[in-house]
Amino acid sequence: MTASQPDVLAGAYGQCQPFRIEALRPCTLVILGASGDLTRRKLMPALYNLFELGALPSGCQILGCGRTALTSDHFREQMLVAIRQQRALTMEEWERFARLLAYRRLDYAQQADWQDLASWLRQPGLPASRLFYCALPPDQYATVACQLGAVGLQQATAPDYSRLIIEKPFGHDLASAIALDASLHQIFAEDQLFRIDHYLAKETVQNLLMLRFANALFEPLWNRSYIDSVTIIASEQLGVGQRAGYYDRAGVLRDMFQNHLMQMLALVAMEPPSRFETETVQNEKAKLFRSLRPFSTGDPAPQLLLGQYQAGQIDGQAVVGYRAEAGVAADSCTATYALLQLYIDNWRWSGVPFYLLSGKRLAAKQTAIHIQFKQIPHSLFGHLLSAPIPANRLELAIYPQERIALHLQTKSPGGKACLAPVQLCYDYPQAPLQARLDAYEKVLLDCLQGDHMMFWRQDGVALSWAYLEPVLGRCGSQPLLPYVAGSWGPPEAAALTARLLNI
Ligand SMILES: NC(=O)C1=CN([C@@H]2O[C@H](COP(=O)(O)OP(=O)(O)OC[C@H]3O[C@@H](n4cnc5c(N)ncnc54)[C@H](OP(=O)(O)O)[C@@H]3O)[C@@H](O)[C@H]2O)C=CC1
Ligand SMILES: O=C1O[C@H](COP(=O)(O)O)[C@@H](O)[C@H](O)[C@H]1O
Repeated sequence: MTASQPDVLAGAYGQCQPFRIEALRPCTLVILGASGDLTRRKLMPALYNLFELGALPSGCQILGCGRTALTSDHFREQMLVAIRQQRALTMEEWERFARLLAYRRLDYAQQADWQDLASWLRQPGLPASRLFYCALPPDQYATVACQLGAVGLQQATAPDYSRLIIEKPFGHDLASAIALDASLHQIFAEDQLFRIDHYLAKETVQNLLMLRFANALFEPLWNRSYIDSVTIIASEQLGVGQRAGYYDRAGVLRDMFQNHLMQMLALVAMEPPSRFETETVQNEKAKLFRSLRPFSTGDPAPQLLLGQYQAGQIDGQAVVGYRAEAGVAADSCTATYALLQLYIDNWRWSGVPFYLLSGKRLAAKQTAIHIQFKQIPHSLFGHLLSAPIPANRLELAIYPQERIALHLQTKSPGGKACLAPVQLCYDYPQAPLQARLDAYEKVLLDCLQGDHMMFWRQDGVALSWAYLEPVLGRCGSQPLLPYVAGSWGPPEAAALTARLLNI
């Protein structure tokens, strides 16, 4: 471990919570679905990076499992290829890590396979703390929990632990989310469950609470008196790729709104928690979700635009329309774009519109939160200038840049009254100046530490579904607006989008 590495884990500068590797118990990480895309592209590179940083407790083992018949050697070879697609490493570096890896075939429906797995995990010398990572289609989560329970692997004797990590989607609607949770809770207690939302592990998203509550500057303005609107955008250039089977059932509302956009909304709009602790933060998020004005009610009633991409061009390359994607029905009515306006019925936000926008095959990949302040109440320069003065805006950019930019007006040098827009900007330092953990590295580290702060709690999942169900009910009954791939969405949304995003 080099001198700078502990800093990367705790934070590179400023006042940081110390990272204490010695406080972590050695554990056996069992990846279920280890032959799949998530393991290859995200988990294994993240685990390797953590290992290299010295953030995996010594004695950790990583066991890949799946129905695919692979030897451990074959699995290691595949993982080496996967890691090398993302970073360079020497054979010597690799061999130190490869010693931690093994693979076992596991048919999820076969109890005998689980008995064998349990015996393997209980062999002397292997850590008794276990993390089970479901890198699997979600319809397998309940089976996995049930089988783990049947062979007693959900239990551990303190200070050892047994934890289950699951990936979104958490259900397809409110009823299935509740049913899934009930199945998981038959075997696991809430504190053993980790529901991942990788947006919560993004730096700028995590920074929201620090920015809002570690500065005296913003909070007095963070309300209906000074804020005109809030826009949360997660646009993508990508289409559905290989995931048509999943996406055509999910659509943009389930894929992005139910989870990532709702979490960003909660962090922007929630009340200050009394302490930076899991329960207090989760309680405030739940309160916020409960304050959402039910869709289609109230005055003004929330608005929704839905769209689906047609053939077009992305970066000069022709791309097919959604209905021509492999695996998508030729008459699919799945929305690949949505722009939702919502209101929060509480003292702070009464009357302030929040806009949530996400879509595939849009003009650019952009993830950001825009806080649009109100116009100044009176302009003393009105009679001197030809145009109104643009209002202030705080931009929290997550992708492609990670930055915080405050848009202001200042006098530009020269003539008497000469106003010019400027930005006070904080750009996140880039490696190597400040090496940083990526989202999956942080997620895995939090699971090792048993820290639930940046995961979903079940009440939040249910409240988010409860809010969204009437919105989902609109799919099929309101027009699905076509948009050209590579544009900013349906023409019907163009004027509003331009205003919201300042484009
Ligand atoms: N891929 C990504 O970038 C992301 C994925 N996720 C979530 O992570 C989870 C895993 O995703 P991903 O790796 O892409 O999924 P994959 O489709 O690649 O499936 C993972 C593995 O699961 C096993 N599997 C597939 N179908 C079944 C089935 N019907 N029954 C039992 N096992 C099955 C297969 O392994 P085998 O045949 O060897 O058993 C497969 O290799 C999903 O919940 C997904 O929503 C979340 C965010 C990003
Ligand atoms: O969860 C998902 O997120 C990705 C976008 O994630 P990002 O980190 O690249 O912004 C999205 O492409 C995918 O459809 C969705 O399932």
